[in-house]
Amino acid sequence: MKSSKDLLTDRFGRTVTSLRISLTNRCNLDCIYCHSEGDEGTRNEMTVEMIAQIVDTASKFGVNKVKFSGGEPLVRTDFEDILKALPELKDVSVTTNGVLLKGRAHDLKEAGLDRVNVSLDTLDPDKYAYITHGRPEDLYEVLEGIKAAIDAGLTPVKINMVLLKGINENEIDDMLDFVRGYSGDLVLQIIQVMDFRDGAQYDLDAKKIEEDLERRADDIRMRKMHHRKSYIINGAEVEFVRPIENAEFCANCNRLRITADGKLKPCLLVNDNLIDFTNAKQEELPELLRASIERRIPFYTDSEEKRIIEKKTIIGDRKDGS
Ligand SMILES: Nc1nc2c(ncn2[C@@H]2O[C@H](COP(=O)(O)OP(=O)(O)OP(=O)(O)O)[C@@H](O)[C@H]2O)c(=O)[nH]1
Ligand code: SF4
Ligand code: SF4
Repeated sequence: MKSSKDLLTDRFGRTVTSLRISLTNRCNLDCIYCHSEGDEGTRNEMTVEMIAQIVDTASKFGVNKVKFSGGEPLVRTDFEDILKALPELKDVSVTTNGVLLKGRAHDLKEAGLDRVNVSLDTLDPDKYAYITHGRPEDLYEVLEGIKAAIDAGLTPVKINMVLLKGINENEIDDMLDFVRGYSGDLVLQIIQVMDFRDGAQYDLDAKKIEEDLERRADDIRMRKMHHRKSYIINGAEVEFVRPIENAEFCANCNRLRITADGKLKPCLLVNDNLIDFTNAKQEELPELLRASIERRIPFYTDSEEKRIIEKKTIIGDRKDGS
């Protein structure tokens, strides 16, 4: 058990146990709601060594989970090398659009990946093309990718469905059926759309939709991270990610972000408090991690007046990101 001085705890009592690492801002799709992990879209990308060093350092302070994201992380052909360079961790996962997953799933598992989240907002090829600006046929690649991930043991595979008014809000039951069809290997994750790119115009009453699911649930679980709830509905599991104006979500935020070009980023929605570690020596990394933890502030708090950071700091209207 680590003592408190060996943990990355911020002044709001939130201990960081997870790193969310963007590997690239490049992407092979162009989704209407892409939030680019709130990053400014540089083309610079960390090397395998830089990623391994920062994870290694963080792991000595109790970080035991890493989530890789993008852009689209699988456009990096050295992703397997990155995985192989990591220290021992409890959970290593990736969030991908799934288009390139089929041919990589087994190698990724062998390189040390534990599980995968795949973006899939709809089962309708034309709607898929509308949302992603990809080809309708890309949907079939994603479905094949999901099967390959299950086959490789990258389970549970989470299916990320961003709820979009007028597009897929009536598809929740179809998605639940889809998940049920893979008896326990899939979890549906419903995500409230955020105010990035065209996101605002597809916003809907996510709270009400979550309450409907709650009413239908046979069982309800709550995760430590963000206090997210998941609902078991007739054998299918559905987790709900509702970050907007949700103080409880931020009060239980235990992840630190790292941008593709090597900056520590305390919050998805804030961009003026980043710390660049690209030129740091390994022995300087603990201090930089601590400095970044000092800058962590819950974005949403209990009352509107108490909100510490104004919404105008949200970076919007950009492409590339997961
Ligand atoms: N505001 C905010 N949104 C988040 C945060 N973490 C995840 N999200 C949202 O949830 C979406 C899905 O997250 P994923 O990348 O699949 O990962 P996850 O579900 O958070 O992580 P696991 O459950 O561990 O797989 C993201 O694209 C964001 O929109 C967070 O810390 N803050
Ligand atoms: S918006 Fe809240 S939950 Fe998301 S990263 Fe910022 S503090 Fe964490
Ligand atoms: S990174 Fe952005 S454009 Fe690419 S798949 Fe994810 S949401 Fe879509």
